[in-house]
Amino acid sequence: MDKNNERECNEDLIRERRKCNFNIEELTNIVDGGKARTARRREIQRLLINDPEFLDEIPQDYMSHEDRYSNELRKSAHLMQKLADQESGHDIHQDIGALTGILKDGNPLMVHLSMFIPAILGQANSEQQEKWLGRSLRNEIIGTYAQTELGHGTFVRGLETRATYDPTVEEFVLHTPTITATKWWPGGLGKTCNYCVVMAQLYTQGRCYGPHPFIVQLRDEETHRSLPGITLGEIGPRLGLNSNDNGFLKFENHRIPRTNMLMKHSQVLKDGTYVKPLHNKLSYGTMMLVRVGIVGACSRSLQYAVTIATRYSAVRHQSEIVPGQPEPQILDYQTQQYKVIPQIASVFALIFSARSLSKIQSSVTAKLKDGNTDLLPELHSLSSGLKALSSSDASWGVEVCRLACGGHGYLASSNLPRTYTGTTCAITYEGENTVLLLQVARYLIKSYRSIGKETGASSVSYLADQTSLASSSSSFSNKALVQAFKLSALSLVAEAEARLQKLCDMGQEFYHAWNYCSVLLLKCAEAHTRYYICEKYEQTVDSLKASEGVKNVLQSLCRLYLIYHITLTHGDFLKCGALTPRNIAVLEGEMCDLLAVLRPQAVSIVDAFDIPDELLGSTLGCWDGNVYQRLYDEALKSPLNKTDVPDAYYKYLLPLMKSSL
Ligand SMILES: CCCCC/C=C\C/C=C\C/C=C\C/C=C\C/C=C\CCCCC(=O)SCCNC(=O)CCNC(=O)[C@H](O)C(C)(C)COP(=O)(O)OP(=O)(O)OC[C@H]1O[C@@H](n2cnc3c(N)ncnc32)[C@H](O)[C@@H]1OP(=O)(O)O
Ligand SMILES: Cc1cc2nc3c(=O)[nH]c(=O)nc-3n(C[C@H](O)[C@H](O)[C@H](O)COP(=O)(O)OP(=O)(O)OC[C@H]3O[C@@H](n4cnc5c(N)ncnc54)[C@H](O)[C@@H]3O)c2cc1C
Repeated sequence: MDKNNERECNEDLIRERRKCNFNIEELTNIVDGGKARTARRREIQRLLINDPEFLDEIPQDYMSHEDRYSNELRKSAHLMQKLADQESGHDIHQDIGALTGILKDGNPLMVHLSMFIPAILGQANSEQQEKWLGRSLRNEIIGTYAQTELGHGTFVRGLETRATYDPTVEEFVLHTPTITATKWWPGGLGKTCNYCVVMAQLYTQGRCYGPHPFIVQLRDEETHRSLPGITLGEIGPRLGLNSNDNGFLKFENHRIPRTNMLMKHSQVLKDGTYVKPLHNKLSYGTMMLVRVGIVGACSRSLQYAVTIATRYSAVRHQSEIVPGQPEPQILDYQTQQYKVIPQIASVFALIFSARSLSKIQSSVTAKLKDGNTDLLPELHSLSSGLKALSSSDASWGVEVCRLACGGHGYLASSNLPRTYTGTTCAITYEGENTVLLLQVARYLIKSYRSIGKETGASSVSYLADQTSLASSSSSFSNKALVQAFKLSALSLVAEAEARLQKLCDMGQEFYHAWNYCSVLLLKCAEAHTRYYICEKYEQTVDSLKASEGVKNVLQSLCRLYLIYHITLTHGDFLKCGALTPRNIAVLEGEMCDLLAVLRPQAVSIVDAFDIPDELLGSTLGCWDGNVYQRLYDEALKSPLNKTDVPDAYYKYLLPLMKSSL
């Protein structure tokens, strides 16, 4: 599609684009993280879009379960080959966003890339990396990350799979003692992978040392048949991601060499002596890494959904605002703006906090190399909180975008249902959100109780700022609003701590008191993480060196985000005195003004996300706004439309209709 050729474009969209008052390319660079990144993303996307191998012969929704898997595996393999062939080399971690949309419904190699390789990088010592890293990067072996079991996903310490060391032959014996110990869920495990990283309880010298990672060959490298002592299969259809082969795995006293335990952090020596790690949660490192990645992935899902919903809202006309006048664009309804525009604001919130989290992760990783684990708990808390809020915000945002598109949003061809199922899974995987938020709460209560002790953790230093509890502000700058978020979080933490203490003083054990307060604790974790996101948003926009137009748009979006979230949880702001009822009423009014200010820029802002039609894959969100023709053309692809009268009519309907004659 030639974006300069207005003649092919829907007239509403032409008019919308003419209202643009900022430099779209500049905003695109901010979204990508710099001009070079934009160029790199476009180069990769061009490479993919122009390749006919990525086309589906028929829409995936009409394929059988086997064909969906096979078709996606074909494209995934081609993608890996293509990226590996590039002369300039590649860094999938940096480029992973460019691939969004090319593989449509969960691909069988995703966990190989996003967890198996990172597990080798983060958990294997240098000799082990030498043995397995190159082979996995060259796709000579394909792996997954097998942790979750039928009986335990959340509670990693409760895993049942055993790895028992036998010093006589220097081997571990992997065993699945019960049905509930069956590994269940790992992506690509069913049919694709021939290796995997297994998390199993380590037993040596008669003691259990908890869950540790082991690399295990599952299938013969020549025949791809599963090895003796190993039972493998696929777990069946899911809400979404059905082109992946999420699998199950059982071990029957399967032996692996001692050196297959990933030994970067802890070791089992030849005689069975256990050498403990610097920090006993380092074996959870792969999960933490992926949680950081998920924040960025969620921002991309939301970019897709909001691009579709905004363009469609500009093209779609319905009902009337002024009686008797032509039907307006649905984007002119304030309620529609309230659905769509806060989601645009949310995209930037997620982008900026993902970047900030990535920086913290890099510095913690660098410190870890020097043996310093001091900031690991803070990274665990931040990555848990941001993974939880980004996945729940994005899932809700995508669903709101679907609702904003009315009936057509329910069609598969809008690409909103698949975007939703591909986002909501992130609420559950890589640590179920409630559970992760309770980890954040645990860290908050602990930090609150150790006020005065220097920990170096900056994200919770505000908990020591007791004076702010009394200082409600009368100013309404963005900074002042961020202060209100801080006050709300601080006051919730103080309330939860006091409630916990009171229950303990009344004789309850701490863990019972914890469970009894856990709804409030969840609120603390959400408020703390929201404060973090708001603070990063405000700081990033404030310090941005950008043209006036771009800066204005981002300032308005940031302000909208702050006010939107205040209004959603206004009770907490009132309760702690950070804001008064009058303040809230004023802010609610301002939110409507902001919607009106941003309304004319909405299409141009989503244009700045720069998602090619081929990747957006949506009849409703296409660049040219030719929505109705596309909907019609897609409907014609239904196999039911191959014949006027389907066979099922003769088999079932005709006998029914004639039965009473
Ligand atoms: C070519 C190169 C390729 C490179 C590619 C590179 C990178 C890719 C990167 C990203 C990919 C990008 C995007 C990804 C997008 C999509 C992802 C695709 C696929 C994902 C598929 C999903 C896979 C999975 O789901 S795997 C299974 C995940 N499972 C879980 O997450 C389980 C959740 N449970 C837990 O984590 C734990 O059980 C727990 C809830 C944390 C509790 O643990 P427990 O041991 O019981 O601890 P306890 O509560 O008692 O606390 C004790 C103490 O420990 C602290 N703690 C806990 N965890 C950590 C940690 N990780 N680090 C530090 N500290 C930790 C805790 O706070 C307590 O501290 P204290 O006592 O209070 O002081
Ligand atoms: C699409 C998808 C892909 C996946 N891919 C992989 C993979 O590649 N590898 C892998 O190993 N796993 C994978 N998983 C598994 C995933 O990591 C787990 O499903 C997830 O960690 C949640 O664990 P669970 O299913 O045991 O849920 P449960 O823990 O049983 O959760 C059920 C409910 O119990 C609540 N609950 C549990 N514990 C607590 C608590 N302590 N306090 C309060 N409430 C609690 C939860 O909040 C939730 O409401 C995948 C899952 C999905 C859906």
